[in-house]
Amino acid sequence: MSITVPAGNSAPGAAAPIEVRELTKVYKTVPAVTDVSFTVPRGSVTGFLGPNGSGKTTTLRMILGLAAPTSGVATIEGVPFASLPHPGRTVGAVLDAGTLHPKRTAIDHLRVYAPAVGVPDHRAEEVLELVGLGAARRRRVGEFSLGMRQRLALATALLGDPHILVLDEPANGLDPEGIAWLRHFLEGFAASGRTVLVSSHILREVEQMVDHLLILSRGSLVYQGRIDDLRRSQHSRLLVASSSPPDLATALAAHGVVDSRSLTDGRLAVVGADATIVEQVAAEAGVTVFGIAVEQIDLEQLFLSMTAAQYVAGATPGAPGGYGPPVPPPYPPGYPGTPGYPPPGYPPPGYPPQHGYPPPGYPPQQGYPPRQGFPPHQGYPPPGYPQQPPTGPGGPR
Ligand SMILES: Nc1ncnc2c1ncn2[C@@H]1O[C@H](COP(=O)(O)OP(=O)(O)OP(=O)(O)O)[C@@H](O)[C@H]1O
Repeated sequence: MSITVPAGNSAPGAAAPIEVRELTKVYKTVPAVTDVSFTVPRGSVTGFLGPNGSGKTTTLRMILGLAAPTSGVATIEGVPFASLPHPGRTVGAVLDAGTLHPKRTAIDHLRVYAPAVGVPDHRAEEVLELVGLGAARRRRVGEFSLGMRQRLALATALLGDPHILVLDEPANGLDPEGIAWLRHFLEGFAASGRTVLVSSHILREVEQMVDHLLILSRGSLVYQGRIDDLRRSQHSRLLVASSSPPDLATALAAHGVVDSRSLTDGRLAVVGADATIVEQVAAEAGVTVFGIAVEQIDLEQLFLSMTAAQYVAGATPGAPGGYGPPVPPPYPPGYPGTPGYPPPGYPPPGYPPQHGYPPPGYPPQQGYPPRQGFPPHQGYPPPGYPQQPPTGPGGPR
């Protein structure tokens, strides 16, 4: 089902609705957006995805002429926002639904904006109906739920009957019914040949409403394309129980299968090889395979994997083992000096060498664990540490 949105201003020319070329924004020393280029296809609902702080809002602000790029260019219909002859009739934007005046009624709010956009007062009534707020037209905005505020902000963006909508986190705080309503609305909007760019930090929130995706991680674009193509690229991974996950990982790497790492349950997660290859490589390496399970990953996992670099040293909350940068495991209980340490599969292959782990000479214990570079959030130091004796030069004192 889609909501019928009256056809608005017709889109001119062949220029892309939104185009961004080598866009970079640095706030003093903070790089917010780095060399980002993309095109939003006409008639699409394009999702602009990325974790908090990945640079979505900064990019949208540059597109809308609210922030100056450090370098690069953003255009709407082929020209920078500031050069649009009728900006309000070309692009409607919602950047922050929280800035509505609480004492104003919904209709008054829209009537304040109507002259600025250059539309008559009765347009305010029309857009309220369009977003399903007709019955609440005389209510004060301060009494509105978050969902109602989001709708009113959308109504404001629609005043000029634009053919491009730019929405920053419009699904934020919406209940499932509100999200479904927004999806139907945007489907109807795009079905009339118009274009939507909608940001979110939660893929599931917008997965059903977008046909194209732009994915940002740490200010850089990591995916641009159709969501269907991303779905098709989904692959499975193998969870391999074996007598020696590290040896198997090393042997697999020697065969070009580089994406493998140990899970906390001792199994090795392998991407990019089928079970026959794994068994063959294991046999050649003298590793006994106890069992192989196939695990399908979904779009959400893929998204987490692509954006894992957003988080420090790959410590991605909720990211599945085997995808994205290796997630450092906590130190094993009882370390150091525990018989049988390190346990099988520890440390995992690919454990970030940038942390200085394992240190030169490991094993044995000389110089291990390193004195610095192990943030406490990785479960280090373990309980009772550092009351234990030093472990050697470079170890904790
Ligand atoms: N005005 C500013 N001054 C300094 N740094 C800023 C400013 N605006 C954003 N940043 C920084 O730029 C980076 C990107 O922020 P931005 O708000 O664009 O990300 P986002 O993906 O929209 O995140 P969120 O979903 O949390 O809004 C962050 O590190 C942020 O702290």
